[in-house]
Amino acid sequence: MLRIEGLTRRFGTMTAVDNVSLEIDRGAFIGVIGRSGAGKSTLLRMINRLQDASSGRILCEGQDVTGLKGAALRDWRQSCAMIFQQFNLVGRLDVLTNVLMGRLNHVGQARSLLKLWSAEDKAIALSALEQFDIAGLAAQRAESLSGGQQQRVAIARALVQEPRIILADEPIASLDPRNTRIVMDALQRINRHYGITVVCNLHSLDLARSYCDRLVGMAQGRVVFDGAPDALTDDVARQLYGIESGEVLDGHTPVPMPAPALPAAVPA
Ligand SMILES: Nc1ncnc2c1ncn2[C@@H]1O[C@H](COP(=O)(O)OP(=O)(O)OP(=O)(O)O)[C@@H](O)[C@H]1O
Repeated sequence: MLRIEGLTRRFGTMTAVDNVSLEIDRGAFIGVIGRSGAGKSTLLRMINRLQDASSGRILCEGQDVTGLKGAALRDWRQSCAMIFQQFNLVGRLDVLTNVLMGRLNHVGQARSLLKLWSAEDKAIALSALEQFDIAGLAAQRAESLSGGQQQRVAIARALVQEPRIILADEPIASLDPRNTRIVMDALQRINRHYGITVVCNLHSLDLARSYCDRLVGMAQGRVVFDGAPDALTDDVARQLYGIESGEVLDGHTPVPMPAPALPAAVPA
């Protein structure tokens, strides 16, 4: 589905992502792991085109997305939704409107600025909130929610974009263990129920092993491991994390709960 070829990003003399090549299958749940500064965020931001590559290519089903501009670039960004550590909601707006922002590319800016959301768009947004058990918060200002609730709103917003890929950049970094599990379960549900490909940067190795079906380990901008979670031995993890490995290998992380059955999918 997604083919990354020799992707490199330099900042001055520093190479943040160094000649990365990956093939990402449709429906995969991939964890990108590695110590701080390994290049994980830069890789995700290049896929979404929030950052341009210095060299290399990203191909999605044959289309070169590296050079997209204008409407084609907007379409690409809609089809690969980003989820950020700090949620990136508009705090003074209510939850429902934040989720509706994910429909922007579907309804056009003029209508959205005038808040002329159709009943269908509202139903889609509410249905997405329901799936993450936060429909009751629809009228509340986003800034009044807890971190875990805000991240679920951000995931609902990503879902109503109807993306093919979700790129989650340390989505649980600022959450407590309970909310970590809830948010990771929400991503897992999106992956399993809708078949949306998830690429998720994670610092916690335990979480990555629990939720992902493939791990990509990065160090100094390069891919140094690419395989099934079982194949990542503690020895490899120690090489990957260096002095951080004690913290990463010994840290307690909650075990995921089985995902419950879901209601009907959000209409396309
Ligand atoms: N806009 C930028 N300008 C200059 N250097 C940057 C920029 N963005 C990232 N870097 C550098 O690129 C390297 C990789 O950063 P990146 O944020 O991709 O790593 P990361 O693995 O996501 O780390 P973390 O987990 O701490 O976010 C780091 O050395 C960082 O300082």
